[in-house]
Amino acid sequence: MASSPAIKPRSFGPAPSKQLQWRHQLVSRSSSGRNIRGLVTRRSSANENDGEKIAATEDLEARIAAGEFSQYRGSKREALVKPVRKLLASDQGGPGRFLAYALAKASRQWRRNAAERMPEAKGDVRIALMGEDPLFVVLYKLYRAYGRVFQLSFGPKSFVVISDPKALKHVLVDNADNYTKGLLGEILDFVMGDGLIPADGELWKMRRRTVVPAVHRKYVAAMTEMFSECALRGVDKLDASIGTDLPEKGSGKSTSLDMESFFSRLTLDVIGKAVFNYEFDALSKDDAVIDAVYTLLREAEYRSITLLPYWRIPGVSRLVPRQRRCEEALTLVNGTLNTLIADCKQMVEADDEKFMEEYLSKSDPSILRFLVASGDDVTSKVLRDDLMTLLIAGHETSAAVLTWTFYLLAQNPKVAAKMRAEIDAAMPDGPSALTTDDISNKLRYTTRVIYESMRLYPQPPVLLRRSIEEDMVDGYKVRSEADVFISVWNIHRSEEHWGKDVLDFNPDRFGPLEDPHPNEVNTGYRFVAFGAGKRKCLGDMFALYENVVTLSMLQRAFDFELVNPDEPVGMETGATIHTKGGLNMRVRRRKDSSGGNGTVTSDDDLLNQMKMGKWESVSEMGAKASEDSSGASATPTAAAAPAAAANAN
Ligand code: HEM
Repeated sequence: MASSPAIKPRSFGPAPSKQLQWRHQLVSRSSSGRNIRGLVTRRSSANENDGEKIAATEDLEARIAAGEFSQYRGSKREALVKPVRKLLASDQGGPGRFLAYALAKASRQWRRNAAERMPEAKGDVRIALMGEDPLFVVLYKLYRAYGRVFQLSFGPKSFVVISDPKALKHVLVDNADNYTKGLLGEILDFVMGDGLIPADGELWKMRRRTVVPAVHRKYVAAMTEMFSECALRGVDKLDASIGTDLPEKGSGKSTSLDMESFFSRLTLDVIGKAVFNYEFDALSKDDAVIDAVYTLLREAEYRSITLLPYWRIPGVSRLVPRQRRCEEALTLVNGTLNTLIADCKQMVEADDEKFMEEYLSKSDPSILRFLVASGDDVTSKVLRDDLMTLLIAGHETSAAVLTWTFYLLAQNPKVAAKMRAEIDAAMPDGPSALTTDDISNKLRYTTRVIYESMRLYPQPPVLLRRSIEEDMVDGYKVRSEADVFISVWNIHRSEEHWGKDVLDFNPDRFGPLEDPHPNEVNTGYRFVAFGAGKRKCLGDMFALYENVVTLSMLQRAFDFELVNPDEPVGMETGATIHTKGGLNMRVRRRKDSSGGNGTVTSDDDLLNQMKMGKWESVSEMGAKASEDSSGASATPTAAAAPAAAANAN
């Protein structure tokens, strides 16, 4: 039998840090240990004589507020010419008056030009970019110094970095026609070709019109059944890896494994079925096609962070082993897709089902079947490009969301307990199939957990665009063909937009549970986990339901805790945020199998009881919460973030 690679225990270095450590790490430390233009300041505490020094981020705030990091935004030329102009102006009735007038006019223009020049990040930027921190963390530090729109220059390259909801809306919605995917298209060209994510212009319009109808309401409902099946298979895998040799379930036996790798395989199984009805079965085995898919995913990420695109040099793919492997992987995956398309075409022709608007084949509800049955050109390369795009877009993103959600829950037992109570009530007899109605009605807090996780760890953390013509963004001039980084990470972690507790993991911040879930419009573009405007994610509901179902099933069956809770887990980036060495978690079967009514009493009571050793684990705590609250309101306490509610429109 094939080995089970996803659940092989492995050793892990880094493990997650506490929230405060994150705050400290993100705000106050540069990767290379060097200061980024004063981002790290050292201040002596009262007892400096004792050698105690603390990193004082408050000093930095004060220095930023004082404008220390902003470029001079007036016109230097104007300042130089001003005394001459004054002198000339005193020439009553003479030619000096005319010259003074001309200089005044020119000065106005220089002032205007200077005001439109955006702040520019200079100094140690290059060192910071080459350091250990992933790009989006460097951009966060620079944002704290240079503000919501700035230019990042190194060598001949320069980028505009946007970290502001209004500026984001301008680029993604109001003036979206002026922006292409730019760099992204260049990076992903080798694997996605003209697929929906990198495509632009008329081709994109045509493909979006073709593909969007495939992800209709009935399709998502049918997929939700499949999510349950895949998640149950995941539960079985974990259960088997824990072992059955102990007399009772929950008697303390556990397994430790890399949950990041587990989620990557589980979501590959899901997306294979959803997009082209293909059984990867990645949870149980490794095979050549799976390896090839991973080779391509890693190559896409590698290319997105490699500054010198050497693979564009003709002949390189034959000389560099990495590129040769990539070519071979591409040939294998494309061949597999071509076979799937051809098989699907045959089945559609043999099928006498009539195609209607919300067409759904019972035997094969995949997107491919929909597209072929709706008459899409099966010989076209764009169909294959789109399938590849959907495979990549829908796989890594969901895997990353699940990984970081489990990481955050492990650090926030109060939130985990509240969520557990709700999940237990929705599935009183243990993990069982969930429907879209269950998610909408019974798992609203769990859904908010996913949203809050996507706020803190947006996938991808940065969106890329390139301007076609010159534009004005937030009062600054953006030249034509400028590469623009829109940092969702910065917007989602901005104190200005989310309040002082911005780094806390608090699913209640989005307001009462019966309110609509957050989206770009009702948060004033502060929450843009699925993008915004015409290029917004078309798999948003699919992804949300997939994540809620998987999270609920696994949490219903097991307890998860970090193996090394005191070590930082570290982050790496490509298209999505990865941990540095995996998310190593210890997994135990839950002791309790009975459900509750989905409510909790006081978070603090439960936590105190846990601290006092009354409850051994989050699941016990959640079960207690359910018991205690029978008859109480079914809505967990909603301590909504005032900023969120106030800005909702
Ligand atoms: C939690 C999971 C997911 C997240 C966080 C996510 C996020 C995003 C974001 C932020 C964008 C906009 C990119 C931009 O503006 O540059 C996007 C686009 C896209 N997503 Fe998703 N996505 C997820 C899952 C999925 C799934 C499951 C599918 C397919 C089944 C999918 C298909 C796409 C496609 C095709 C686009 C390009 C749309 C276009 O340009 O017209 N995504 N996604």
